[in-house]
Amino acid sequence: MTAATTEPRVLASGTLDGLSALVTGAGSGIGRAVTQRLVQLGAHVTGLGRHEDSLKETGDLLDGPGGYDHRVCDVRDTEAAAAALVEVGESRGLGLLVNNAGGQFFAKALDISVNGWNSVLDLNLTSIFHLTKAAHPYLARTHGSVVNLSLSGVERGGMGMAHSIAARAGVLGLTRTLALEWATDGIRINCVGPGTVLTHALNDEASDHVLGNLVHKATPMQRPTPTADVAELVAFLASPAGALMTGQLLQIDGGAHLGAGLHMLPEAYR
Ligand SMILES: CCCCCCCCC/C=C/C(=O)SCCNC(=O)CCNC(=O)[C@H](O)C(C)(C)COP(=O)(O)OP(=O)(O)OC[C@H]1O[C@@H](n2cnc3c(N)ncnc32)[C@H](O)[C@@H]1OP(=O)(O)O
Ligand SMILES: NC(=O)C1=CN([C@@H]2O[C@H](COP(=O)(O)OP(=O)(O)OC[C@H]3O[C@@H](n4cnc5c(N)ncnc54)[C@H](OP(=O)(O)O)[C@@H]3O)[C@@H](O)[C@H]2O)C=CC1
Repeated sequence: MTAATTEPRVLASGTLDGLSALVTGAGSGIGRAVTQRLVQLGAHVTGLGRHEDSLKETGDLLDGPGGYDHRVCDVRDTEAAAAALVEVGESRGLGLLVNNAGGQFFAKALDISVNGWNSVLDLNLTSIFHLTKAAHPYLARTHGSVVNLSLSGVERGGMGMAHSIAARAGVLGLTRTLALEWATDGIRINCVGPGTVLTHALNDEASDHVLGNLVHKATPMQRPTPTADVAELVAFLASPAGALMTGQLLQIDGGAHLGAGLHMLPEAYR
């Protein structure tokens, strides 16, 4: 078996025993894979999302010693999301918040309306600020951590994603600032930036042509990022091995952040 196909599971079973985690967007894609891995490693995960059926399906697919429950909630409703988090924090404590819910539509900047801009900023930046702030007292008690799902190339820019890149750059600034402000509270906060992850959501948003070019031309290693690789990295950051990791952006992208990026696909984004 080559390194390219080896299962990325390197953390020992029991690594996250007793950890209470909240994962937003746990009903599909990366959020589901993160939930599965955390539960395998012994954590209890509360999954948040807007659709009960997909959150339930995540629960049905779990296989591990940890536990799982879910709350239906739109993270853009910042009061409802904070209330769900407080409920978790009060009932079982909180050692990990994974801000994974996110996304955007692909459009050139000139075609993004005020409403379109606001909807993407609300989802990918504002909701994260409020939920993370609500988590502070619980994370301070457990010396816990936050992982924010970001994007490969967030420090560079990306065609067709002005709103999303701006929001994620904001999250990176927030991450680095909270890493400083909360360090003495024992709370760590990091960003994980995947490259192209072939989830259903991305397949729906991008054409086959764009997807093929993202993987084969914009990614030096010419491989998509498996959800399991992202999940292992999130689990590592939550584990004792990540105890001194804070304020980081870890791009797990086959080198995509070093490459030419989306501007090589003008036919798709202009
Ligand atoms: C280098 C390689 C490294 C690799 C780099 C990595 C490459 C892949 C990067 C990322 C991959 C992923 O994120 S994959 C995950 C993808 N999943 C998604 O993106 C799905 C999530 N998307 C959404 O949920 C929605 O699109 C979301 C953004 C939140 C908006 O939801 P809302 O319910 O608020 O949306 P609506 O009410 O329908 O619309 C709000 C406004 O947005 C406008 N709007 C909606 N779609 C629009 C469109 N296509 N073009 C213009 N405008 C649009 C509408 O017209 C409205 O504006 P008005 O008309 O003015 O009212
Ligand atoms: N796929 C990719 O190539 C990449 C993805 N990313 C980022 O990783 C994260 C996960 O992506 P991916 O798994 O592909 O996407 P998915 O669309 O599969 O997952 C997003 C999840 O978030 C939930 N969600 C969306 N909006 C809201 C909301 N307003 N409130 C609560 N939950 C919400 C969705 O569930 P529901 O609809 O039920 O609410 C869904 O389960 C996103 O932030 C994405 O932008 C980053 C780099 C690359």
